Amino acid sequence: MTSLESSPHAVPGGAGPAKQIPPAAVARLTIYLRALTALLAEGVDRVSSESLAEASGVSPSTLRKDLSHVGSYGTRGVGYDVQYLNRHIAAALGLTHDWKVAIVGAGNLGRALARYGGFESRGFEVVAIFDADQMVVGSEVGWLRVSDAANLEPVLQRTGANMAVLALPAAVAQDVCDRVIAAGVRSILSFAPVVLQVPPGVNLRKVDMATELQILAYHAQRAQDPAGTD
Ligand SMILES: NC(=O)c1ccc[n+]([C@@H]2O[C@H](COP(=O)([O-])OP(=O)(O)OC[C@H]3O[C@@H](n4cnc5c(N)ncnc54)[C@H](O)[C@@H]3O)[C@@H](O)[C@H]2O)c1
Repeated sequence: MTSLESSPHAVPGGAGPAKQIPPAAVARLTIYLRALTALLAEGVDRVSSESLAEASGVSPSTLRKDLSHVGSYGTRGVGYDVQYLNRHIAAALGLTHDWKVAIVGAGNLGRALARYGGFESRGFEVVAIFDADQMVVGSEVGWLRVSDAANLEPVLQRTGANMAVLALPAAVAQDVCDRVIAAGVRSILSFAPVVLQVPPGVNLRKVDMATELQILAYHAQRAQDPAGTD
């Protein structure tokens, strides 16, 4: 099984084997990208490592170390060229590709994700949404119409989807995951509360808000009772 959690990110391009970026740095690079995109929108041309680090909630030394993975160094006293760095990080993260996202499961979560307008501006186009419930198939979600999950394979191929989001009940997630992979999709984000198996060459990421809340609860409890006297 492979996943982005366990395998470092490969920087595309260049001669020889792709350079690997540690997973934690990949996660922070997406944060720098968001900060740089905001600066671009404000018309800012240059940014110091201190300002970019502050806007991203990291220390300047972490920022400089992370940026060294994408081979990009600022000029002392001049800072970083915002547009250049934005493009450079996007390329290293593979975000200059055309990512076409299919959402499987048009329930509460799938519909909310399909309606969210923020993906497009970050390079992700939602091209299809599926459901197995015939009461839901054919209904409108934003500008999309819900496709029948029975037609998963042909619709994935027709729309050119190369990423899938699973917003399904746990019981059906593995079966749908296998079908999505058999249809040629290699990048999967799952919200289903179940461990999924994928073959080598497929990147799987899992979002688990309940786990994140439990971690937050643990830290909140520690902050209230640092000595652990409960
Ligand atoms: N990870 C998280 O943070 C998080 C947060 C919320 C929900 N979830 C999980 O996400 C999933 C979706 O949540 P929800 O609230 O949208 O549930 P929901 O019941 O509203 O929607 C699930 C949808 O999947 C459809 N479905 C069932 N089998 C299918 C199949 N084989 N093919 C296609 N569609 C199928 C159902 O008809 C339904 O419309 C659940 O597993 C839930 O536990 C995860």
